[in-house]
Amino acid sequence: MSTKTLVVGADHAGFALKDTLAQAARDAGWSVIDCGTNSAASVDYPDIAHAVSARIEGGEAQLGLLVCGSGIGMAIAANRHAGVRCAQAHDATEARLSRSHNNANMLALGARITGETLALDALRAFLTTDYEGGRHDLRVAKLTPAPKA
Ligand SMILES: O=C(CO)[C@H](O)[C@H](O)[C@H](O)COP(=O)(O)O
Repeated sequence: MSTKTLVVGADHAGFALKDTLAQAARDAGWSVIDCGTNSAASVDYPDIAHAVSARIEGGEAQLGLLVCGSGIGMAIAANRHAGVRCAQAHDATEARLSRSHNNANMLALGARITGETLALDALRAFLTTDYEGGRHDLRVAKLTPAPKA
């Protein structure tokens, strides 16, 4: 099996959890591209979300992970990208369903909301769950940018 690549990114509120999750992904055999940030120095989460999303759209990585304080802003920013389906999740069930039903290619977590154990479970579910296709295909195909009014 070819090595699969996960691209990760976080703002200052999420970088510590991002680093923990990135190492768990490496331990599970994933190659990891880290778009930072890597310190508590304040940064703007959209910058990170756009950098991570560009690597998904560019085909450099199959899946992405974003971590900020709540996960909300990262998900909003990432979903501005046509090639990204970013799911904000709080546990393994949400992460698993985002892959199986929504074919999500990016996971957003909130370091100030979700503890490390739940975050690790969510990432592992995200990385190990395949998209089901079937009845979901038509729905996922409709997840395109809405036409301008
Ligand atoms: O997604 C966010 C905001 O929608 C994140 O929670 C950011 O990490 C948060 O806004 C950062 O807040 P701070 O007070 O500047 O640390």
